[in-house]
Amino acid sequence: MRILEAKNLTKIIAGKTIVNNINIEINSGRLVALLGVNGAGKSTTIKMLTGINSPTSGDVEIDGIKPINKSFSHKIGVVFQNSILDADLTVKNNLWTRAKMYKNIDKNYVNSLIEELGLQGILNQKYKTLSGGQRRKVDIVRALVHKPKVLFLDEPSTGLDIQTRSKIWQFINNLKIKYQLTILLTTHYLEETEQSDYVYVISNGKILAADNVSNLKAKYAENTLKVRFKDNSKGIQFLNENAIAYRLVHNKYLLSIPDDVSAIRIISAMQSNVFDFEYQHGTMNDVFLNLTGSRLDEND
Ligand SMILES: Nc1ncnc2c1ncn2[C@@H]1O[C@H](COP(=O)(O)OP(=O)(O)OP(=O)(O)O)[C@@H](O)[C@H]1O
Repeated sequence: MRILEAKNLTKIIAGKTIVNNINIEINSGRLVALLGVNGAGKSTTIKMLTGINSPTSGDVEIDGIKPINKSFSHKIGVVFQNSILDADLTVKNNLWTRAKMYKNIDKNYVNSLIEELGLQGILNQKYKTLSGGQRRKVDIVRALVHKPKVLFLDEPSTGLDIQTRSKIWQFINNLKIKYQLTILLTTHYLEETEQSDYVYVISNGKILAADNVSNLKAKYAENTLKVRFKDNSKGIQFLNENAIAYRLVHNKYLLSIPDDVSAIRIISAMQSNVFDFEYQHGTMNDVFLNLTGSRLDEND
């Protein structure tokens, strides 16, 4: 079931087109990543999808409701890049102050979120005394107290160390599964997109591609087989006879291979002449490089 639909969203600020006619469609229960470098337009897109800023043109609907509708805010939870919690309040007070803003809060559900994210031990600690990872978890619980249908996370793991990042990611995945939550997050981390159900690649305010990770890799990244031959002339003869394209990189023959089965077939056929080989699947970095002309891992 379609839970989020954004049509022809454009944002122009001071004559500059920040987001350029993008379309986003998300089915219920999916974890979707908006992938792009800093300045690509991710935050601006999230602000339009959550009704914080209105688009210059285009439409947003979540669960059939538009941002101008009063009940729209009940449908969404948002975690911003910079937390909006009160630094001097305890975790408990921050969470329950937020919860009291809504009618019919399910206290058991809020308590189970607190438990699932392991916040029991820090409930009486002031928000400003928490570590980066703990803060992010509290931000996430705060965004979920009213049982929204869609959770928006703007760069949820930026600035966290790699272990904390992977823990936050684990919580996000658990939330998705346990509450059938739909999650849209922005990121410039490749490992996060690898775990998403669907990825929108954004650059200069435009969506350049949208698909699941395996389809993106199949379309925009090549699997490579690097081979060193015992006898180069024999090797080249084999490649030419079998119409296998190659290029020579640092004494290795680099072949572009459609899939694992073809790699095994080629290596088996050339066996006696293979000195050594290395097979590599295409990565999301290759996808990004192919689509945008720049590498994502250079952006950190
Ligand atoms: N209010 C504004 N006025 C002028 N320019 C803006 C405004 N908001 C955003 N921009 C510009 O629009 C571009 C996209 O910004 P945006 O914050 O959406 O990117 P982003 O992909 O979220 O990157 P980051 O993760 O660094 O925030 C940037 O070049 C930014 O400087």
